[in-house]
Amino acid sequence: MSRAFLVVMDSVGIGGAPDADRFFNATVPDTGANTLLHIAQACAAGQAEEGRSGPLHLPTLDALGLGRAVQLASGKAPPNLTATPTGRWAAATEVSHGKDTPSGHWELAGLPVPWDWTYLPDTVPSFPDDITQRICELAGTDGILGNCHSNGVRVIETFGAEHLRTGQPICYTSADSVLQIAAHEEAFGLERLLKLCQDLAPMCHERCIGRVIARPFVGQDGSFERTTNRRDYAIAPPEPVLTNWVQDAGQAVIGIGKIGDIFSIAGIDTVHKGSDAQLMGHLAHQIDTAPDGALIFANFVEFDSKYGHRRDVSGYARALEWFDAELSKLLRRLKPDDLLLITADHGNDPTWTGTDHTRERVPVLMAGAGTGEIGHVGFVDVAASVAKHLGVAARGSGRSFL
Ligand SMILES: O=P(O)(O)O[C@H]1O[C@H](CO)[C@@H](O)[C@H]1O
Ligand SMILES: [Mn+2]
Ligand SMILES: [Mn+2]
Repeated sequence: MSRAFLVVMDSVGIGGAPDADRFFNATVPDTGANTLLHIAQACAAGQAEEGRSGPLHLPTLDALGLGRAVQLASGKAPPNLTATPTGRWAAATEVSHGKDTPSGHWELAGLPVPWDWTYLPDTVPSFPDDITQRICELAGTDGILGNCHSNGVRVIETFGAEHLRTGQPICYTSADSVLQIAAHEEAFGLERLLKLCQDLAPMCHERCIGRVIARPFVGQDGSFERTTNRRDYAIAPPEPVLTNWVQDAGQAVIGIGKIGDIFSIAGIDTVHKGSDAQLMGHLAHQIDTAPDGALIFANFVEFDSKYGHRRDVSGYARALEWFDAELSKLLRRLKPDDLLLITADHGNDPTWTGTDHTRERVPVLMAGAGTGEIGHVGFVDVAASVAKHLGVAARGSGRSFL
């Protein structure tokens, strides 16, 4: 028996999606978006110098095949990622009609999303009246603030003071199929915000709005800050996925980060949460202690939430370099039969226009699976491969590349 560590670097895309022209940031198509390539190019050009400097330094990921995966996905060579890999790598293409986190994760777990998500219009108000009324009922307020498309930092800067004055929750959406509610952890109350989002979720899910997301924040006007107590209330996958396959076989399934939320806890025994730095500690602990046959499924969200959406190239490069250094320590702790598979769920090119995700292929980088290029695969093939490694029967259309 052996263990599988499936690690999603949220939004670390590698370009080349064949359907990128059908996805947009505002009115600009995602054609040519390439998160990793463009960060590497900005670093090489000396344009990503805040808190770091010089060419992008990712020796561990590159040794697993990252530079080659970018070339395979997009036909472009990323500067300074030129290693001859000792790991095994592929480039994965998504088919679901969404470039969001649940679509990417469900498909990686073997289930392409079988419906079209509902997106809320970029108008003010953005929400249908009955949803707004339901939020008011649940929150016990006369109204809501926002009711628009926004990014989450701007929305609390704009409405935070009014929120403190009126007690009304700040409600907003984005190009994703989400309804997000921001509220002050102390003034409004964290538990109250979580309950509001949880109780609102069924109404949204019925309409194929994928997630209601609680976005708690703290601080004063001018210095509001979001906390790590974010919670996503997502539609449950409509069919069993990798986590269920493994759990049904009697093997342990451990989630790290927002994996529990993304799968609405389906097939997951326990979840460990926190900042990405804390998640790295949880992952290291699982490498040391997880039982034979376990699936450890981790999501590192800060590439996306802190840097991709904020179009912060230096910050994204710093996060990648931090992750790479930590990864080198993890690799030394793996046991001989372990599989570590690193991938991503979509792109979020910080050099691109807008503030939304970008449609891209993603890397598949493996330690414990030999050496060499696999070629192009589908997201669903990741689930089939992890299942095969764990000796569990895969369902659905994926084919193992191991
Ligand atoms: O701008 P913030 O609040 O970070 O929102 C981002 O996070 C949401 C969920 O991942 C996305 O839909 C995007 O809008
Ligand atoms: Mn994501
Ligand atoms: Mn995101």
